[in-house]
Amino acid sequence: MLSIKNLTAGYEQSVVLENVSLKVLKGSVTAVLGRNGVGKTTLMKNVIGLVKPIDGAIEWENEDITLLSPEKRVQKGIGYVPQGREIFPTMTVEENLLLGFEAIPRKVNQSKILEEIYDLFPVLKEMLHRKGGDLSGGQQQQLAIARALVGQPQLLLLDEPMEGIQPSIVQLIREVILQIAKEKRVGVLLVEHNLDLAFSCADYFYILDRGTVVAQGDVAETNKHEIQPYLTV
Ligand SMILES: Nc1ncnc2c1ncn2[C@@H]1O[C@H](COP(=O)(O)OP(=O)(O)OP(=O)(O)O)[C@@H](O)[C@H]1O
Repeated sequence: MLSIKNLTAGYEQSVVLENVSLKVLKGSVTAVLGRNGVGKTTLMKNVIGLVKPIDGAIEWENEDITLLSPEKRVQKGIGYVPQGREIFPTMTVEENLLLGFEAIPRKVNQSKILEEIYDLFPVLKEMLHRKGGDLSGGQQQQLAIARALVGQPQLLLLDEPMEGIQPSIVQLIREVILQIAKEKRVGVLLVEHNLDLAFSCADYFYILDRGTVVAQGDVAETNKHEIQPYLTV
């Protein structure tokens, strides 16, 4: 389980998150919602270690990881897909995927893992030798998620993975998220500003506003209309 405890975080002089507490259970999808600029990406960067907290703690599997480097966190089973699909554009699809294995300190059956990835994202198998930068936006997003999955994460951080993508690929990514959570028992922390999309795959949600958690609950027990005002600009 991921447990964020009373996290206060930000940049230089600006505090973006204040006293945020949040949990992500294995086998479930937890969505973080909020208007533009409320600090969703900052939260993700704190979990993966790209930004260090001002106060509070981040625990993963009962271990305090607050001060660990991003590399160490990845080795401990945390995968991160940043906003904007940061794949390597001049490397091929295959080379991008193989980089994902560097996250795993132990020896693994690479071809078995890759076959599983191709089952999830068949288009990547067809495009193995194409340069990442020559893929469409939706294909690049699939590659970014696939590369994180190659590292066999137990916790997957997805920052707006469905942003600016055509509906059929959105549907595919949604199904992959559900599959890895429900079948592989991975914990998924999903940043998503679209309430309908978030609720179509999440079990639990948190809404951030002005740096704090203003609402949270079980998706199955929540009326979307009641929380929409927190998200309307
Ligand atoms: N590297 C940085 N240095 C200084 N301020 C930053 C930095 N990155 C983000 N911020 C500021 O922190 C605040 C929160 O940004 P963040 O990207 O976490 O929000 P967000 O909720 O993910 O937004 P969006 O929905 O638009 O992606 C914003 O005011 C932003 O300008």
